[in-house]
Amino acid sequence: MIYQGVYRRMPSLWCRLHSTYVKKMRYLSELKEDDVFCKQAQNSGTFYLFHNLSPFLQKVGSKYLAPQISVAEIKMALGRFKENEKIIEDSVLIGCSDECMAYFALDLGSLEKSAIESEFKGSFTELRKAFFQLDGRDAPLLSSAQALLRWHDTHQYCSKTGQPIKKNLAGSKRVCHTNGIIYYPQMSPAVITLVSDGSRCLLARQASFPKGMYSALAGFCDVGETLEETVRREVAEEVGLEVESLWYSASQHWPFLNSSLMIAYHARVQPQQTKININKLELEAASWFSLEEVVEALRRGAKSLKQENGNFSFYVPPKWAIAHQLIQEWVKQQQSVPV
Ligand SMILES: NC(=O)C1=CN([C@@H]2O[C@H](COP(=O)(O)OP(=O)(O)OC[C@H]3O[C@@H](n4cnc5c(N)ncnc54)[C@H](O)[C@@H]3O)[C@@H](O)[C@H]2O)C=CC1
Ligand SMILES: [Mg+2]
Repeated sequence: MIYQGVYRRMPSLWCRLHSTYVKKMRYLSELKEDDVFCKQAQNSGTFYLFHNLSPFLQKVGSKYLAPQISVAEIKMALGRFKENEKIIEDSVLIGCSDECMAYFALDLGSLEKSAIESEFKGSFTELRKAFFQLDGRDAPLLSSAQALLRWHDTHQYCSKTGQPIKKNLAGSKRVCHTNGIIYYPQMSPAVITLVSDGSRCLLARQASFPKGMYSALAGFCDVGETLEETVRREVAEEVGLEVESLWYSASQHWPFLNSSLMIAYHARVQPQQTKININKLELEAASWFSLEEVVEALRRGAKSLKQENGNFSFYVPPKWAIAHQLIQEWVKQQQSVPV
């Protein structure tokens, strides 16, 4: 790597030569490759704390904030709890500031939860509960931090030799020193598809969703499939429809239940082939919704109101979820179609 080490020898020259984004990406890449450099970064970096995978948060009004805690504060607290400072090396690198101050995530699950909560004045909150009230920058950061911490927690041994595998300092891989096998953190690719027949869109719910919430169709990729094949198969499996055309929208890391990469598509079915046939093993309900109904659901937010006919009105996933973005895009696209 041509830039290897230049950052450390001539930081000011290096910073003048590169945009902030390029500088940050190269800095992070170097930290992943070099344990000594990463150790230095740990000694001047800031930390997001977790306890058994629940992030440490402070509630401000209706919002949750994830405070960054300095290494000095963590060392002081560890001293008070009589815990070895070496635990800091279990942290994982999750990003850096524009000034190249590294961010790490550290799980303090071995310490007493309430003691850390009163030390740092906040609480460890289940990510699923807090996710949608998090600040715009914190949500993706905590989502990837939790996924990385979970992966390290569940991948402690080599699946070939059964020997313990060792994390590099940044946490970007684990290595079996008996046979040199390198393990990289995994995530499962999954597609999410908003199906339309040209004037309506199809939303569905699983029994496990909160009452009243409907979303786009989602499903994991099978080995060997292209993303387009997954979209077609999932739509056929879950609602018995054949996709005529599809186009890519965007992607998102999704931490629940395990780490997934959600790849989002819009799809069209033929207007004369819209009869839904639900796979009851996967879905509780699925229906076509008009533009007016979807616009009203977006406006209402996360509330399911009882209507005059006794049925409950539906709502859609909150704005951080890529399903929400697909639905917003569909609405915009419908509203721009001349009538
Ligand atoms: N970000 C968003 O807006 C949304 C995200 N999602 C996420 O999409 C993902 C996929 O949706 P589902 O309908 O549950 O998938 P799915 O339709 O493929 O069904 C889940 C089943 O697939 C099997 N499966 C195959 N490969 C798997 C893997 N790598 N990991 C786990 N299970 C696997 C399991 O039997 C599991 O019960 C879920 O993680 C869900 O949380 C779902 C809706 C909205
Ligand atoms: Mg599904």
